[in-house]
Amino acid sequence: MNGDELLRLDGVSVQYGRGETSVTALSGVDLTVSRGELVAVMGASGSGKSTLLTVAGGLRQPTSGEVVVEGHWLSQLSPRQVATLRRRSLGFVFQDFNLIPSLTALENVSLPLELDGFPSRRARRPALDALAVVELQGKGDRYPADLSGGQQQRVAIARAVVGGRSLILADEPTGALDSSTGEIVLRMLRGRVDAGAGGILVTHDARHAAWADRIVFLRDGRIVDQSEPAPIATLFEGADR
Ligand SMILES: Nc1ncnc2c1ncn2[C@@H]1O[C@H](COP(=O)(O)OP(=O)(O)OP(=O)(O)O)[C@@H](O)[C@H]1O
Repeated sequence: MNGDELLRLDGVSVQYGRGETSVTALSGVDLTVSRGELVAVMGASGSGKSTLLTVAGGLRQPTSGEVVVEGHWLSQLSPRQVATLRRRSLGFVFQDFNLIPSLTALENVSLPLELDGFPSRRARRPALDALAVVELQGKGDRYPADLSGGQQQRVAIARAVVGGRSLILADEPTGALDSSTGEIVLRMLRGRVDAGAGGILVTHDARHAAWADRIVFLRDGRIVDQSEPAPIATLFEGADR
């Protein structure tokens, strides 16, 4: 493993169910994500994108193959150790933000640290720092309902990276946002990756994938192509025609 590698999938296959009704959602997927790298995953509905994220995040064990997160082989850890690694190393960002409505923005961002045993007064400083990074300083006492969709997603990004967690797994993070708000959220995600995190960005939108260093295309659970994105300017020129 190289020292900058955050995630490696080696020959990962996932099958749902057994027998005649079983579905092969992923088949022999190899993928690495290093520090400073954002990898976009594209593919038609049902091609296995969400399954790839759940396996990468240790939420589901592959049927075969290995998942290695920051040098830890998940197959060799107990469920409890996987849960600890997930809390300390991984952050998830979902299409529908998944913030807890009864907690303020600051409390939402603090939560992963508190779940990891930090007393709330010690979680406060890193949570404030994480909110500042997504340019939401001063909004920590707002509840999700008092924030715009884009602001809520920025809170979710702060929650994903709070306390130095380094691998961001984002499933259609711009799916519920208008395009200019979506671009702001992606700029923030890109900024976190440039600051030393790594990330997977599942998206249907080629313009959003252009924020990534690499685009991986899934079809029927297999990686069928990898490319570098076209420069963002080219995509916008195309859209104007
Ligand atoms: N819990 C499950 N049980 C059975 N089959 C499943 C389950 N989850 C997903 N699948 C199947 O696995 C395949 C891959 O699904 P997955 O949700 O990973 O694709 P996706 O590319 O994320 O799709 P979408 O873009 O619609 O979210 C599909 O055929 C889907 O029907």
